Amino acid sequence: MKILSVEQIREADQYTIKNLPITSINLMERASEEVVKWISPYFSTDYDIIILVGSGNNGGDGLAIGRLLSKLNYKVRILLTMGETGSPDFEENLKRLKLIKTVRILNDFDFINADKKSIYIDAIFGSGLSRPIKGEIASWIQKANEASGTKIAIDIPSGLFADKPSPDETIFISDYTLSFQVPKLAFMMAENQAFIGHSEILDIGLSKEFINNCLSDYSIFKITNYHKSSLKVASIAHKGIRGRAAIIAGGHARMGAASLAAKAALHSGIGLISVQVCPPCINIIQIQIPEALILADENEYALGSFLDYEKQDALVFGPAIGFANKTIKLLEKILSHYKGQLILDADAITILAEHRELLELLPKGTILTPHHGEFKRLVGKYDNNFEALMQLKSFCKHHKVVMILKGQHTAICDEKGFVSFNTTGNNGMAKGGSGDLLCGILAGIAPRVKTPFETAKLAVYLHGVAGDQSLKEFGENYMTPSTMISNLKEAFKSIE
Ligand SMILES: NC(=O)C1=CN([C@@H]2O[C@H](COP(=O)(O)OP(=O)(O)OC[C@H]3O[C@@H](n4cnc5c(N)ncnc54)[C@H](OP(=O)(O)O)[C@@H]3O)[C@@H](O)[C@H]2O)[C@@H](O)CC1
Ligand SMILES: [K+]
Repeated sequence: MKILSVEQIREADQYTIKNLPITSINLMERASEEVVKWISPYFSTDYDIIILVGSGNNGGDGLAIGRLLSKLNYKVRILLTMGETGSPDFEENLKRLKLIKTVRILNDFDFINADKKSIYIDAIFGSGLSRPIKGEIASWIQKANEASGTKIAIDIPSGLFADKPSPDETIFISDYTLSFQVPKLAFMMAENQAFIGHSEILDIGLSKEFINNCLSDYSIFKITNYHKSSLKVASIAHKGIRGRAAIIAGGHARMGAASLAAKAALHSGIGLISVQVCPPCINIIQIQIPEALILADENEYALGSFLDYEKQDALVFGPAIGFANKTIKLLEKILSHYKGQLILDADAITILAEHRELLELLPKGTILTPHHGEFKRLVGKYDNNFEALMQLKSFCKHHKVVMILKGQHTAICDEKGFVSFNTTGNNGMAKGGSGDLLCGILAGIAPRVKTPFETAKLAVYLHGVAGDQSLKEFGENYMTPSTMISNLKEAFKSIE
């Protein structure tokens, strides 16, 4: 699903009105009907509805929503935060609303004494927000934020800019955001989640043709037939068809990362998994993962031997591998000579950040999987996720790599700067070992999916589905990366 800018949404609006048989006021009516269709099954008419309206088209939506809810017998009050003069569609809807005598139109509202079973609907500002909110409107929003009751924002919470960082000032805090047609970039930013709550995208019938033709660097990942079919293999499969991968991770007393990654690769369908191991740790891997082949390193404590990786379709390098000189040299050799799908995680990223000459050796299409801390080591500080996004795009374009920037909505960027956001997963996944699992899934599917960007998007998606299933089955506290490995079963089944 594409994410469009405010400018593109405005153009889609204009195109729709010009080319489809619908007027601007009827488009507003349709949007408001969709909102009411969403609200009415969830909330009975016992709820009091208080709608805060501005004077633009977001306010116009608020007025139409009020009229439609009152027709369904909800008790509706409208608070005009910016008076009675506004956009043409706002004024038309105010006229229509005034014909309904049961709706009270107010210029003031006592939030403190309001019924607790209230729903506050924020229709003050939508995509037309042009500056931080100040003065009386800000104080209405603050009072609504402090009031008890359910909060619903129309299109976007007032005070939040749709496609740029929002100032640390007044923003409506929603439980639900009901947004029109396409998600906004602001919805993908971790710092905005507390204001957005749960978001729903309502189809209001803007021209699909126009939206399909819009160019956007941003989208939300959805499984396609391509992903499903890429994981299928010929009916008489031998292990070579599913591919081979090797895990180069851990070291003496740090074999957990290698073990988790190898298990995840096995449960993601790899044909043959190998693990590079220091001699004292060979038994650990052999006992834990009987399916794994051992690539014996010559070194006792830190991995450092450059072995024959020619047959490996994918190599994971980095989790818990440490920073010994021989390990850094091994990474350098792998960057210079390995031709398959390289996946770099954790310590490998820190090594790259500290030995920047190695960045120039990164093979095209390498997949890097940093969390924000590791990413900052690579690109320097940033203050918000919009800045992180710009850094991400420029890093991937410059080095021609695919990066998975892990976070609440993990961002996956390709070599050209296209960013796909993932929406599966949950807080319970933020535990040590979760990243090792992702590396294993990447290695497990890379030989079949073939392109690094599609591999990265699909692996992150599956990792999140396994996490969501673990949350359901075990709860946020009990779930671990190991339970998530068992839940890969449901993740893969869900896309069969
Ligand atoms: N896209 C679609 O297809 C559809 C869109 N629809 C709806 O339209 C909404 C967009 O409407 P919109 O463009 O009228 O903008 P909106 O946010 O209502 O307000 C703009 C007004 O507020 C003012 N203003 C701004 N910031 C301010 C501030 N801090 N403090 C004070 N004033 C401020 C601003 O003034 P100005 O910046 O011009 O000085 C202007 O007067 C969209 O979110 C959706 O809900 C639906 O109806 C269906 C179809
Ligand atoms: K709003």
